[in-house]
Amino acid sequence: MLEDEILSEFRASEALLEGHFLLSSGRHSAHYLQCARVLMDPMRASRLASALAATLPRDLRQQIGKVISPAMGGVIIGHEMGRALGVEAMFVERPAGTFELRRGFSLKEGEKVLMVEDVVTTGLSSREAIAAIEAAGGIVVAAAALVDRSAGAVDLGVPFYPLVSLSFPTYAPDELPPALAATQAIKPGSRAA
Ligand SMILES: O=P(O)(O)OC[C@H]1O[C@H](OP(=O)(O)OP(=O)(O)O)[C@H](O)[C@@H]1O
Ligand SMILES: O=C(O)c1cc(=O)[nH]c(=O)[nH]1
Ligand SMILES: [Mg+2]
Repeated sequence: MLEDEILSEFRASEALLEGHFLLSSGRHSAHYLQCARVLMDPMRASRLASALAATLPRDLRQQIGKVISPAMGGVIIGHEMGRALGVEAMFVERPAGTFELRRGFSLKEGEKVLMVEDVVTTGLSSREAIAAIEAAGGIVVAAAALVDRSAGAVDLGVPFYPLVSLSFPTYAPDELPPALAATQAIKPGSRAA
């Protein structure tokens, strides 16, 4: 799938929002990609997952035993990636603040895992999810995401395959540009403040 085709899928789902957003990392942005809107059409979700799976090198695809994604945002794209790769998909969640496998999900010691996110901004959630998977006995062989908002700047400690890379500026709370400082931020994600 070409980058233009991918971006038109995002535009068609009205997922590119402008305003003042408080991101999961605590940083602020005038842009937000609402991946839940992109993924609300099951056929679109399936098309994008197939395109993302196709970006992985063949020898990597063959190693992957499980897909694991961080809830909430990663759940739908993780499930679709499981379908595209022909493996089971599970998720980690953070009811007590730290990601963990629950719901009867488990890994065999040394099982090879692809960690799948919807969007990566600072990489904090991805690194936390990778740590939880490793604590459960898995080996994270690579990470994949629909969108890398860092435009290639982020280091997840494993090879990272985003479907699309975008550069949307983010700001620390004490360095907001005047247009953002004048408005109240909304916090769309589910990480506790
Ligand atoms: O790379 P980062 O700086 O960590 O930001 C990206 C993360 O933020 C969002 O999740 P969020 O914590 O908002 O919760 P959600 O998945 O429940 O929406 C998104 O789904 C990623 O997990
Ligand atoms: O960094 C985030 O929290 C974030 C950014 C974004 O564009 N979309 C999203 O779902 N989360
Ligand atoms: Mg998330």
